[in-house]
Amino acid sequence: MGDHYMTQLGSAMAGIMFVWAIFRQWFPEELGEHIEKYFHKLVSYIYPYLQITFHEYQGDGFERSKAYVAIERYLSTNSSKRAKRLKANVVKDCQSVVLSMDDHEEVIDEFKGIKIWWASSKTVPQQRALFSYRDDDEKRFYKLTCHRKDRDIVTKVYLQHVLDEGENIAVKTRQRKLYTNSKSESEWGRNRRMWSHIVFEHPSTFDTLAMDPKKKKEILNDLRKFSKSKDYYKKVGKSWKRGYLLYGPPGTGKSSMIAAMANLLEYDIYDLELTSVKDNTDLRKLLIDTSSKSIIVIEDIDCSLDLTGQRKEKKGDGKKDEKDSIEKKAKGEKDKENKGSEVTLSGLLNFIDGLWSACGSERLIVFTTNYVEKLDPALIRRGRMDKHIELSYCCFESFKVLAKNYLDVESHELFATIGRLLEETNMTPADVAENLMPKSDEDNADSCLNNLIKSLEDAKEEARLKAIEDAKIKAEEEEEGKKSKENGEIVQESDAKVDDEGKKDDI
Ligand SMILES: Nc1ncnc2c1ncn2[C@@H]1O[C@H](COP(=O)(O)OP(=O)(O)OP(=O)(O)O)[C@@H](O)[C@H]1O
Ligand SMILES: [Mg+2]
Repeated sequence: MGDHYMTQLGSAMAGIMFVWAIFRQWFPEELGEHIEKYFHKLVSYIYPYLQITFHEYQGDGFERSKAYVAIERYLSTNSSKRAKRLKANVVKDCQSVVLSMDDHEEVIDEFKGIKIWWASSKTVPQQRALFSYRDDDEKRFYKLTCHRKDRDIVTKVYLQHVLDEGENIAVKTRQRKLYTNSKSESEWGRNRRMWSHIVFEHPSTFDTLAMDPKKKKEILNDLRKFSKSKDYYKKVGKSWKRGYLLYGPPGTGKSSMIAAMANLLEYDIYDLELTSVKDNTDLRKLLIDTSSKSIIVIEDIDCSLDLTGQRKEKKGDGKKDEKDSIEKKAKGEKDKENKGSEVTLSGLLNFIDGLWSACGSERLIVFTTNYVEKLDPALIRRGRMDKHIELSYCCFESFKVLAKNYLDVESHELFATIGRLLEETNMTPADVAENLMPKSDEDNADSCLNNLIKSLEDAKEEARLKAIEDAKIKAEEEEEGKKSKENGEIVQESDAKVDDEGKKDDI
């Protein structure tokens, strides 16, 4: 049976039903029922199809039906190539165009050898409602038609497949967001949200990230494995999250790497500013308010809070703490707010892997720091920060990535010199990148590479001078140290003498 015939037959049947509905009133009740019964039998004999409709708005809902939206997405990616007439919707906050089937357009989908017809259509109400919530009162719907014999597979498998696919497409095309918790005073209203956000558009990717290719590969594999390991985490009884600690000197690409991670996995980013979190309770609220498929970032964790200091104090003497807390209470509420954050180390540890951290799933927690040795070991033990990644000064391999990205050169006679200089000097990828960037229209690869060589030589000279200076200072300090030590010994000796004398006196 041709597809065309199928639809025509369908509308012919609908026509007959319509005529029947008008004439029915003139038949005696019983006869009417009889005729209807046989008519339905006849219909199912010559029209062996099943139809399912999906309306855009269900009942009184003001929200578009989820199924309708999913079907729309599914059909627009799977059928927009086949449909002849398309409708373009500009999605408001997305600034992108979504193509979908135009009204009364039909497409055929195939699933496991089964043919499924989809039609988009609308009903226009006879009378326009006086007060309409939507500007147009047309009711749109999708109609699915399939063969009766495929009923089970269509209703049980195919529809689920369509909904899942629609969901997947939504995840892929959604706009990712960058959230932050720092806010101005005026926003402390009643309905304030814990996080405010902007659209996340950072161009950094793992391709543009300059680092040792082996290390990069390892991190990429780690991330990909994580994003696919839902069942594994469930099996081993861990909540589905992973901690990364990125450390290294400023300008080595820690922030860039976080952006690259978000771009790779298509996650949202929550940039947590610890200093504007009031206390541990607020920290927990923030955590609960995050969605899955996200990266929670705490940058420069060593600077955010004096975490190590607080802990030592607690271990120290209890009396002092008690006194402190009484003083705090006396100062009153207002002062507390001005004082900034009262988040403690244990609050933060709980944030990372306490019971509450299990809400939501598929999350990365990333800390960055310039001084890894300053952090409390409890904070960065495996299980909390599962993977420690050191980003360090630019090596030759990193340089090659930068040269390719910034200048489009993959090899050059100056590369050898640069490689040697990079081994002798420490220069961050940020500085190398800056030197490689053309500063005027006349700049080309040669001049940029020469610029870099010059900077590297300068840096080397500077480092040499600094080393000499440092050595000098150290020598002086040692000298002084020796002197004071000698003095100390003398003092001690004289003390001893006094002591002896004292004893003599006693005797
Ligand atoms: N490894 C890298 N690959 C590519 N570009 C880099 C790399 N490291 C630094 N850059 C460049 O330098 C700039 C600064 O890097 P980034 O902000 O990632 O450094 P950071 O390690 O986060 O520094 P900080 O510790 O000060 O926060 C970036 O905009 C990027 O262009
Ligand atoms: Mg940074």
